[in-house]
Parts: sequence; structure tokens; C-alpha cells
Amino acid sequence: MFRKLPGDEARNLVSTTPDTAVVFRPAVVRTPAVVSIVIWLSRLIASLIRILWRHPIACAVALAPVGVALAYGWRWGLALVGVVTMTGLSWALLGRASFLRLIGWRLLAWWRLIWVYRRHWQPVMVVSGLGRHIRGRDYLPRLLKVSCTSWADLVTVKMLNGQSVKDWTDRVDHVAHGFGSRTCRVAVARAGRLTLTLPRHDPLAAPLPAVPIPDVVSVGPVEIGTQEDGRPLHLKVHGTHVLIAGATGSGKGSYLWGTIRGLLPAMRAGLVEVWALDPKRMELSLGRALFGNRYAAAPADCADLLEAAVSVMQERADRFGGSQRSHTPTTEDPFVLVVVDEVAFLTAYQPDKGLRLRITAALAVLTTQGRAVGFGVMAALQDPRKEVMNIRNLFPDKIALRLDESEQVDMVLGDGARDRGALADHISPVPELGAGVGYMRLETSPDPVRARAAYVSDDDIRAMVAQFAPVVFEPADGDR
Ligand SMILES: Nc1ncnc2c1ncn2[C@@H]1O[C@H](COP(=O)(O)OP(=O)(O)OP(=O)(O)O)[C@@H](O)[C@H]1O
Repeated sequence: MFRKLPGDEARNLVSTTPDTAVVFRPAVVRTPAVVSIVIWLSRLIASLIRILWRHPIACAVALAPVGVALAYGWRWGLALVGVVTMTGLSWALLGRASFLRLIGWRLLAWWRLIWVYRRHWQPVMVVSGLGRHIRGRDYLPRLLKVSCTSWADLVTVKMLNGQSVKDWTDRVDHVAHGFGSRTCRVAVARAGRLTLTLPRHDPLAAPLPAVPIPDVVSVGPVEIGTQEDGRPLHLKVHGTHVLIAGATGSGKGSYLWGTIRGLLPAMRAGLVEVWALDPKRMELSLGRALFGNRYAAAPADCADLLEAAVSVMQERADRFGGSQRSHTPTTEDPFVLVVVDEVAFLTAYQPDKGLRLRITAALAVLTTQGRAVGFGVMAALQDPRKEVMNIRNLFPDKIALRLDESEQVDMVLGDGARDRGALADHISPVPELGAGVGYMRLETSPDPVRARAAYVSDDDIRAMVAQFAPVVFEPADGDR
């Protein structure tokens, strides 16, 4: 009935240290089977009590039919099970959202806690190096809670005393793959506790059609796509500056055009002006009519346009000085968004040093002094190295689309962003899967947010021009 215990083998072992006469003979203490059984039973009872304590409702639901069967006979117990099952099914069919919120995700979380996380916890922690094996005992981080959303598991963990967040961020790959997920993101829940986000599937795997042009006049935040958690992606442009970095074909255009699209009603109302710099002549030229004479492509024209923006900004700052510290868009003083595609053409690859310096200086002035007086810069570039864009730190909000090298992620999003799960170098180069997907790091939050911008196609841009170009820029033409 009882298997041979390991002690039977150990009894025969004799160990010595090399080159000495010292001989160790392990002392084997035989544990009577009854002691083992008592220990095992007491553990079982303790875990049953713990389950009852932690999940009283689930236990009541499971035990109620047993109670009814014992009191009134098995037919009534079975009937109760049938009624509960039918009610649950009807609820799931008729009110899917509320069923998932109140029952579905909790059941799934419980199942994944038992089947995925608790089952694999010890091996994953030990193999990844997050647990410690000291003198025959395993010291493991504690698995506190698992909850599920529509796309990911959120796992709350208590770190071992003395562990740092970096210990975990260095091992996100081990943890992700250990629990059967593509990636793992680490966020601090509170002192000593972390929340791990492990996606079950990629909700951003399919391209999104362009967001409809809003009916209301708004200066932002502008809806331009979807976040990983299914909520709309709103990009703030008024009161900040945004830098978008991504390799060629990563979908930078969707962010530029998505933002312009969301601002169109405000442009028509005269509350927003978009000034466009398009040194490659490929991205913004299709909607050129939307920008009127605030469009430049040749480097010299770009420098002139940027300096014009600086002088409008400084004139505004002189007027505002002493009377107001923040900007509210009006038709007299609209919000000015300077959109620059492939800014490196102007700041790094431009052979004319004089032009390069003028452009870099104007961008630096706009990004350091512009936001309080209603000027924002939104710049896109392919290569985020400092030599290419030495003012990248002047942009409070940053977006990393697909990047070629892992080191580039922290160059764009700031130190530690990749460790926190911003795997921009892992985004698929296949346009349908990865174009427009990126990680945003906003000024207000250190945790990168994964999102996908909706695709604004050439036809969408033509439609925008046809609907808005004749009226967008006329009222403000005399401003320059
Ligand atoms: N949001 C998106 N969703 C799906 N596909 C997209 C999206 N954005 C772009 N694409 C696809 O990817 C291709 C490249 O996009 P886009 O030209 O915007 O990239 P880019 O980063 O601006 O590249 P480059 O720097 O070479 O101009 C597009 O032709 C389109 O097919």
C-alpha cells in the first residue's frame, strides 16, 4: 500500500569529502506511516478551511445541492443543479457583459489560478531564479491573486523580502513563457507587491478602420485607436508634445493622420491650426489642402515655417505674460499643432548646417516654451538615437512603434521601459499584424500602454480633404 520512502535508499549512502579520511554516514530517521497520514490529513483539512474562508460564495453554491439532496432526497438536489445551470446559461446568453463581469471572468480566474499558476508556480519561480533553494527549502514569491479581463490575466504577487522590481523585470521572458503567455508586463501594486499582466491573446492583432470624425468640436484628447484592454486610445495633444518613433512601415502615419482627423471639427471652428512639415513629401502631402499655406516640404521652407510658429508663440507669450499661465483655445488664439513627419531629415540628415541649426533651435524653443501658450509639436522619426534627435527628451509623451533593436526602446520611452514590458522590438513587421501597434509612455504614467492606431487610408484622407479643406484654414490665413 505504501511506496518505498526515499530514506530507504539514503540509508545505504556513504559520502566523503575528497582527499580526506572523513566519512559521513547520514542518519535516517524512519517516520511511521501513521505520522505521515496525520500530517497529510491535517494539511487537507487546513486547505479545505482556507478554501471555505476565501471563497464562501463559491463553496455555498457548490455545497447547497449536496445539502438539499441530504435533506430532501437526490431528486431535489439534481433539480437545484438544473435550475442554477439553466439560469446561468440564460444569463450568459442574454446579458453577456454583466455575466462575464460578475461570474465569467471570476470563474476563469479561479480555473487559471488552479490550473496554470498554482500548478506551475514552483518550477517557474525556481527555474527563472525568482525563487531560492536554501538548505533544502524552497523560498518562493507568494502568488496572492489572479483576476481575468477579456484579454489578460492579472496576477498579484508578493515578492520575497529583499527582492527588487528589477529582479522581476529582468525575468519577464521566463515568467511569460513559463505560464504560456507571449509577454509579461510588471507593475508595482504597492510596496513589496507586483501586478503581472500576462495576455491570453492579442486583442490588437487585426487592423482597425479609421475612427469616425467626431461630431463635437474638441481640442483633444483625440480618439485615434484602441488600447490593449479594449478601451479607446485617446491621445492628448493640447498641453504636451508627442514624439513617435518607429522603423519604416511601422505605421507612424496612422498616428499623425488619426490626430489630424480627430481635430478636423475644431480646425473648422477655428480653435485649432495644424502646421505641417513634410520633408519626405510622401506623408502629409496627400492632405496638403487641409493645411493651406501652413505646409512646408523644402528644408528652407520648413525652417521659415517653424520660425514663424516661434514668433507667433512668442508674441502670444508676451501678451499672456502676467495675466494667465495656461492656454484655452479661442478663435483669436487657437491651439497650434506643429506636425513634423520624419524630423530627422531636418535635424540630422540635412546637409546645410545653417538650416539644421535653425530648425533644431526653433523646435527646441517650441517644445520648451510652447505648451503653456497653446503650441504643441508632434514629430515622427525612424531612428531615435540622440545624434539624430538630440531634443527627444523635450517631448513629454512618447510612442514607440516597431523598432529594429531592443536598445532603441529605452531611447524612445525612457530608461526601464523595455523591462516594464514595452517590447517594441518584438512587434510584427507584417503590416496587418503590427503596423500602428505601439507602446505609449505618457508623462503622467511610467507604465507603457500598448495600443494600436486605427488605419487612416488614402481614401479616408481624400474624404477628409473633400469635406474639410475648403473651410478649415480660411479664417486664420492672415495670422502668419
Ligand atoms: N494603423 C494601421 N493598421 C494597419 N495597417 C497599417 C496601419 N498603419 C499603416 N498600416 C500599413 O502599413 C503601411 C506603412 O504605413 P506607414 O507608411 O504609415 O508607415 P510609416 O511608419 O509612416 O513608414 P515610413 O517611415 O516608411 O513612411 C501602410 O501602407 C499600411 O498598409
